[in-house]
Amino acid sequence: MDRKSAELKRKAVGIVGSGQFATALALRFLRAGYDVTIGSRRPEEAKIISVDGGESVFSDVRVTSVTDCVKAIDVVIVAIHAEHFKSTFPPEVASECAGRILVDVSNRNTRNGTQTSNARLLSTLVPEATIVKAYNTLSAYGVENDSAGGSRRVPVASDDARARAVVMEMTRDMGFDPYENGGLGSALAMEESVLVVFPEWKLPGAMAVLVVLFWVIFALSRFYFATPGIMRWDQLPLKIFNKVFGASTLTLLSLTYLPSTCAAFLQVVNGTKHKRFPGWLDAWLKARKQLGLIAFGLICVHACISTLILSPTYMSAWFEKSSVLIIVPANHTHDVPLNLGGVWMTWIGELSLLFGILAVALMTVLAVTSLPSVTSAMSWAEWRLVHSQLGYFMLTLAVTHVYVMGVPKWVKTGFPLVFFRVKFMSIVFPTLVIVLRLVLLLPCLSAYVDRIRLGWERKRVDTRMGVCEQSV
Ligand SMILES: NC(=O)C1=CN([C@@H]2O[C@H](COP(=O)(O)OP(=O)(O)OC[C@H]3O[C@@H](n4cnc5c(N)ncnc54)[C@H](OP(=O)(O)O)[C@@H]3O)[C@@H](O)[C@H]2O)C=CC1
Ligand SMILES: [Cu+2]
Repeated sequence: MDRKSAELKRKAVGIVGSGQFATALALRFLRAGYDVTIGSRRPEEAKIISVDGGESVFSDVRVTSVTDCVKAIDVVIVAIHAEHFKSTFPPEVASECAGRILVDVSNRNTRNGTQTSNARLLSTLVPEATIVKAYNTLSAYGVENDSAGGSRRVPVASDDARARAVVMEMTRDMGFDPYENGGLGSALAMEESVLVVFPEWKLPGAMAVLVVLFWVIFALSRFYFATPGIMRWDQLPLKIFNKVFGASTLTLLSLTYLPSTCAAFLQVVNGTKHKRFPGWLDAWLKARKQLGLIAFGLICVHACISTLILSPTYMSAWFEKSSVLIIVPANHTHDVPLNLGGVWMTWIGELSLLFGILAVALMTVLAVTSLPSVTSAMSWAEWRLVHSQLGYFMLTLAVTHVYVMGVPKWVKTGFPLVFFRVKFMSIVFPTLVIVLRLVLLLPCLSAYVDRIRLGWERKRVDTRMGVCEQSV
């Protein structure tokens, strides 16, 4: 076979099934210049598509029986549900698949706890074919429309490296971004990956809900039980909940920065970085980005509400007291014009606001730099500088914002009543986190941590479980 005809053969693809996904893939391959052959149970009935995507006849696609399709084409995409594998590939059809590459695109409806992937099931039914798992992470809509949502990255798994390479090239031809995803053993994880949504948000989401719930309960009990009578229920939606948003932000920010400090202390205690962190710390470290982003969302709400209610009525402590003495002459019957003028903010209000605004500005920088496109444009040193040093600086600014407005009141309130104040309680945990970080910065300790991070070990660890690569 000369090179030209080999090339032409390579540009052919078969698709078993004529359903939604098969049609989308056929259209995409047609646009990429492939000869497409569809293998259907009832070729005469199959709805046909043309390369311009119109509702026209099957002019550009050849439709045959499944057997003819696998006989004629080297690479065949199996676009049917796994439940129909058995009826579609009986032994007489399976034997025709010898030496062919079959691409399994199927997904499952539920996580039924099975240990066998659809791809493995197909390989047992068609043992003489090479099975590749791919495209199951795409959607028919996304394949047809470039503007549709969803990642364009496509994992490709197979025990045969050559088959993997062939399918990766076809994927690139379609305009997607394929990547090697190992052997067919990865198929199970690929099938499960589409059944769970936002798995990395589960833990941080649960932590955020608990934190907000805690502050709601604390704020309500403080106003309802500890100092009954001072709260007006009318002010619940903005004034009281704004305290909840502020306090929750501080707690979540502390939870974002604490695990790296914990990890550093653990490395000091262990005297090595070559020991795996316990599972809970590992999960917590991985949740930092999401925790930080949730905190960013809450601080935006807090900033909006604060701007709206910024007035002497709501924030009396932030504004100068103004009093006007009105002397009304006896028998005075007409209106007395009063020019009360504006009320100036006190230095406490101005300074506290300044720290708050600076903290929000820095948090915005941190949130933007956590976007994958921005992160990939940064060096490791730059990322570390922003998310560690700048992050702690931002936490300090946020805490100072509360200290400045709170200290005068706390001094007046005194112990133990100050423990019932939302603002006071909201800075206890963040202050502790900052202090712990400062302890790590002590010259003796930071030099010790640096040595450990360079690979030094207090005593050699014999039973290495593996190296912890987490950035701390
Ligand atoms: N739709 C999507 O967005 C995505 C789908 N997938 C996977 O692609 C595969 C196909 O999905 P989809 O196209 O949506 O499904 P459809 O139901 O639209 O199409 C399935 C096709 O399977 C064929 N088939 C073979 N045997 C049977 C049978 N016994 N009963 C019914 N149909 C049969 C039919 O084609 P014919 O009549 O020509 O034989 C039918 O058109 C599935 O495994 C799915 O998990 C993966 C990613 C995304
Ligand atoms: Cu605030």
